[in-house]
Amino acid sequence: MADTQNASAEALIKSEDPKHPANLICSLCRQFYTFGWVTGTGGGISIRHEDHVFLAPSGVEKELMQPENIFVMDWASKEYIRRPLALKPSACTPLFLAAFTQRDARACIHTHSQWAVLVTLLCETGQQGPDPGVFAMNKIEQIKGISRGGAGSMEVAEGGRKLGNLGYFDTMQIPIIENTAHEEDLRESLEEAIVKWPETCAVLVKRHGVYVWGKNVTQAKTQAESLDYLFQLAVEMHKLGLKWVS
Ligand SMILES: CSCCC(=O)C(=O)COP(=O)(O)O
Ligand SMILES: [Zn+2]
Repeated sequence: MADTQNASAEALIKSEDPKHPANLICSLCRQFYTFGWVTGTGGGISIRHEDHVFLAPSGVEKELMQPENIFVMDWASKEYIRRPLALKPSACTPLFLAAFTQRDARACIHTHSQWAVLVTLLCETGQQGPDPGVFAMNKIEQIKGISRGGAGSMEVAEGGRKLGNLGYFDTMQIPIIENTAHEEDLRESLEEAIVKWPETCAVLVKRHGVYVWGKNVTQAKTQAESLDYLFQLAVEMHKLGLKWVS
């Protein structure tokens, strides 16, 4: 579809329901802006709902978006069925699709939070652990806000692996991938990280930010909030000479 003149395409983003994905993407981005997550057009959120994927445009002030600006993709064919004129879909689209496809996630948030960026820089120094490719933390209550297995809702996965949320004495491990010149070029390494770290619900991108997903919008949002809290705490602990993992 070349434009948005089609009435059925328009109906996909018109709703009085504040929980409709087109409305929710706009209201959440306004909230994320106040957290410093989508500053200067960076970051965003995508929602997979029924047969559709709802996506923001690229390079726009995410806190000012309106439902009319939202792209809608057909999940089965991956073709756009609503394309706002003169806009391009978010460059994060291949990354959001990776979380939807590989983890059956229904929402994926990308933040440019400074806490996420700082954690990747601190991991790079090797002072908190031997592996600069992972952010690890334990014995902090907020870790319980993070699920095992990303979007999975079952308590036990195939092979007997435990799911549900992490416990206080579990060690949370979030993989870190290298940044690339263009957002869409992160896709391959993000997909590899998702395979290599079956328990993760997030991937940090060095000197860039973080991708966090969930089985629904609420889980993606609360996990992104818990992680941002833990990233900030980690930075403050590091300043005090404290270790993240004991
Ligand atoms: C200053 S933002 C640089 C691009 C980026 O990292 C990002 O997350 C935004 O991508 P979008 O295409 O959604 O604007
Ligand atoms: Zn980004």
